[in-house]
Amino acid sequence: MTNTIVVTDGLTKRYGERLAVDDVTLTVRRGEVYGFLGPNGAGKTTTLRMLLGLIRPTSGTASVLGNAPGTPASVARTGALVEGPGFYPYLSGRDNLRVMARYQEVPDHDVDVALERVDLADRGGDAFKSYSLGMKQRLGVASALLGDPELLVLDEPTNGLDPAGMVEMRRLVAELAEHGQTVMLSSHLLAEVEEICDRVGVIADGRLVTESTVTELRGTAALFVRAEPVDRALAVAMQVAGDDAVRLDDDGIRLDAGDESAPRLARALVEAGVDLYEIRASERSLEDVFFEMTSGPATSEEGLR
Ligand SMILES: Nc1ncnc2c1ncn2[C@@H]1O[C@H](COP(=O)(O)OP(=O)(O)OP(=O)(O)O)[C@@H](O)[C@H]1O
Repeated sequence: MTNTIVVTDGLTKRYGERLAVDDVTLTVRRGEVYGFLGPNGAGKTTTLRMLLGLIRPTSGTASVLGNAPGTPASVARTGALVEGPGFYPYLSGRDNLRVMARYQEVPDHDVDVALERVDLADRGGDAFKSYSLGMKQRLGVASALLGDPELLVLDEPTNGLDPAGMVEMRRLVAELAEHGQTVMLSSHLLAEVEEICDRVGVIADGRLVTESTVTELRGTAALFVRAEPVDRALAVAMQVAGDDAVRLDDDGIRLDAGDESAPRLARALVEAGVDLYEIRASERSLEDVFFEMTSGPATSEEGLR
């Protein structure tokens, strides 16, 4: 059994002049929750649609569960929530799923299992139009679960949800992974990806900027210094760590340097007549990392734009 569920090689999609996806090579491994992270318009949905066989790449290749996207062998083992499935508003959640189950030649029993898994068993008899956005989104995941696929592809599953709906969806994704399903989800929310994903592919302007674990993404440790006068402290820090490794933050100075540099830096600051109030190891925030990588503003609350 292969451990690689999705592999792309130089996947590219061009719409006229616009390169929506540019030479993306990524790997999703069995059993992981893979976060496909990037600002709006970065090319996430286009990539996912190519993986599902909904659109053809301009060039490059993709393999999903060992098969070409869109072939019966890959479609039957993949569940997807991309651009919200069309549900009938006056049918119940359960009946909507039954319609889909028949179309997919999946037994009705799977409908109840899927409703149970997304915690909608109690409300399965209610009309779809009476559902909250969170419930609608969970029904979408239930529809993706029909046939118990090995891979779930979820495009921005928490988009538009209120905080409680987001929490439920994140919990659901974690449960899917515990159940053994591989999940590939897209998101523009740093905090979300950090919380639920094992590995992350970061995409900006159609290009995969990096692919790694969240921990690796954070990269090397940093030092935080609070000292006065700050301009003299900054100059000393640059002498110790190099100009490019030092940044002035709102509340102090940040250096890309491990804590082994702390004693040397402290000595240099004191010898330069600087008053040192604080020196400590500080993790680089994901926001910093993404800012550097995508050169766009990012916050964990509002996500990348
Ligand atoms: N059918 C299309 N025709 C022309 N351009 C398109 C088409 N689909 C997407 N694009 C363009 O390709 C780029 C990538 O879009 P895509 O939807 O993949 O981004 P995304 O990362 O999913 O962003 P969002 O979260 O906003 O959907 C955008 O510039 C978009 O305008």
